[in-house]
Amino acid sequence: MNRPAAVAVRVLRRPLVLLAVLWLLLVLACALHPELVTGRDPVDQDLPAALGGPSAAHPLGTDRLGQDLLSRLAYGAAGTLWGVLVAVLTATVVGVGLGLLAGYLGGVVDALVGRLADLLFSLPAIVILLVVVAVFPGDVTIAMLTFGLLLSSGLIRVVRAATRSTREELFIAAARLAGLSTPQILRRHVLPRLRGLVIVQASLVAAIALVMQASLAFLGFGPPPPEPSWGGMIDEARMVIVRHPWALVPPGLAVALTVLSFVLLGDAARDGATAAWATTKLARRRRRSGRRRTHPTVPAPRHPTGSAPAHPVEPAPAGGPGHADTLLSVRRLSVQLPGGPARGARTGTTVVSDVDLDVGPGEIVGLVGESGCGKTVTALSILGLPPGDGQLTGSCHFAGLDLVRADDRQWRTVRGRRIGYVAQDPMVSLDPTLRVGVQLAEAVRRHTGLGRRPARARVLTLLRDVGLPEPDTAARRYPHQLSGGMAQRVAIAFALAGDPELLIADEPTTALDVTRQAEILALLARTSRERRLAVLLVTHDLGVVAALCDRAVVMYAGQVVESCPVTELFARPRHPYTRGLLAADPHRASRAGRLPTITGTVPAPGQWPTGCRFAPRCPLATESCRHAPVPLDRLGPAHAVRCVRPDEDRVAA
Ligand SMILES: Nc1ncnc2c1ncn2[C@@H]1O[C@H](COP(=O)(O)OP(=O)(O)OP(=O)(O)O)[C@@H](O)[C@H]1O
Repeated sequence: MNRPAAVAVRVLRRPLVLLAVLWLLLVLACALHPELVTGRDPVDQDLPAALGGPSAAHPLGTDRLGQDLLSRLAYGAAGTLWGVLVAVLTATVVGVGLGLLAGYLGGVVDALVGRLADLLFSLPAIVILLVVVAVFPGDVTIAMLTFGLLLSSGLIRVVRAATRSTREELFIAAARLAGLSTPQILRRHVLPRLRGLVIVQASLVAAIALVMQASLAFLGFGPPPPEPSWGGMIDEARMVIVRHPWALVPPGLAVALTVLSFVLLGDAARDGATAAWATTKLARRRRRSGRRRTHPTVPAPRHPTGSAPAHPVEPAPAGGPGHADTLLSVRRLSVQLPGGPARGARTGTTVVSDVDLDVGPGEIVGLVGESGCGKTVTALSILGLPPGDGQLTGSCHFAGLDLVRADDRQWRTVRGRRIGYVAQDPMVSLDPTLRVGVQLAEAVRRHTGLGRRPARARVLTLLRDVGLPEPDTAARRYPHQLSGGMAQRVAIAFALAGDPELLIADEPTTALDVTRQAEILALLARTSRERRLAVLLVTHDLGVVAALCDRAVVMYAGQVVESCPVTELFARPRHPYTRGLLAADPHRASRAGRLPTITGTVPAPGQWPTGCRFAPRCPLATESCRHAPVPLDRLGPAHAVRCVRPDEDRVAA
């Protein structure tokens, strides 16, 4: 059985939902073919039988004109359902459309849509509707269109809020990084996430619209008699409520059961829609255990003494600040995020300042530092997507194009196509609602222009290339059905879909267990070697740097403090912070004794000292270090350090 069918069967196993579905099917059958339910004409009058109870001739009794209540109910269903459909469609199209745009685009669009929603919400619906039915008497379509519009304000708000939070999800960032346009992201990635929410809201709109429609008919604004309508029947029953209370039961029950069925079905459909991709308990457990940070057991450092090359491939290019053979050249890159360190402050906060770094073709460069030093912000800023709509200054030349000044059209040719991105947690960077193969094929087709069939073949090749032995099976899975290691391989395949020249990988092994870490690192090294792929690898792990990288760029408090070939980093680190990091590296520590640590913590952005930012934690700091900012000085063609005393060898312990 295929997945939607299996979900439908599971949902229909609930007795109440099954009853609701049967009832709604009956109402629908009445609306489409009332003659199948009753042989009587709804306007035929049988005066001798007026105000009669249920009988063989009239199973649900008659009204004061002797009209058969069953046939009036059956023939009234069409108008009732039509009104509900108009209201639901109007509210859903307007609510979802505007809510999506406001939530995704933000800014002026959000403000305008927000005001419109407030306006619609503040209008007294019943008064507006009475005016509309007075101007267009008996026109259910216009009345329900108006009502749907008024009800859309609620949908606008919930869809906007859900879109805003979905927009912050990493898989949306990944989709933008992969070069998808806004309509594609909304259609493929955001809308499916809102399915459950929209279904529930639409079912509520249906229930409210039905009640409102009946109320209008009850007030005499429904279809003119003798045309049958459920609300009109309730009005008729009201007139004879004392003499013949039974007349109220059939239409009242029909309205109540239909409202209840809409709500029950809405809930069930929501569960069904989300069940297709919702995280299973197993996947949740896997993810939780995967997130637990493990100590690195990456291949042991290849050259802690500086004797062997770091990258197990061809020799690295000359490397170093400003070398000619660069693919990516970042100069004085600063990132300012909106808001200040103090709550409500109007000024921005600089979280990364004056970063210089280079990556050559085929080179693997490690961006290292403690948590909060600015590694991720730097990586995302290179991709033009700093967190929180940050502002960039400086330059970032990639194969001749300054990415800081690139426009949307230029970004579409770069993101995903020439620069791939692998996020920290692959589970959250893959869209949970789509099968892996579908997501990959979409990326392949977009970047390469291949047709459906060749794109599918390429997907299987990519999955095989990243070490998945059964690519067919992997392609059919949803992200939550993958193990952590498989998901990271898929994420790497995703990043390679456009055959990029540069891969930016942000702690790609953090969420994995130790065995998988080593496998993924080996995969990155092999991929870089085979494709001559440049890699900027964000990591806090010097073991990974030693095993994989050609050069290292050490960051501290938003700045680069040292940049050099990995051999030099391990043989003769020049910045006290680098020395502190190396001394605190568990791979290099001797078994006996305590592991040295760097005392203190990284200062938060906005609290950086005026002079050397590391001075408060540095054992070598003197008064002169604290007076003025320290520049990044060249010590050699490939070595730069931000320290006034680079030749002293004590560690920051
Ligand atoms: N969206 C944001 N809004 C405000 N501040 C942010 C935001 N994202 C990052 N920062 C701040 O920017 C600084 C650098 O963060 P970043 O994530 O780049 O550090 P990191 O070195 O990558 O650390 P980690 O290894 O923990 O990811 C931190 O002080 C962080 O609090």
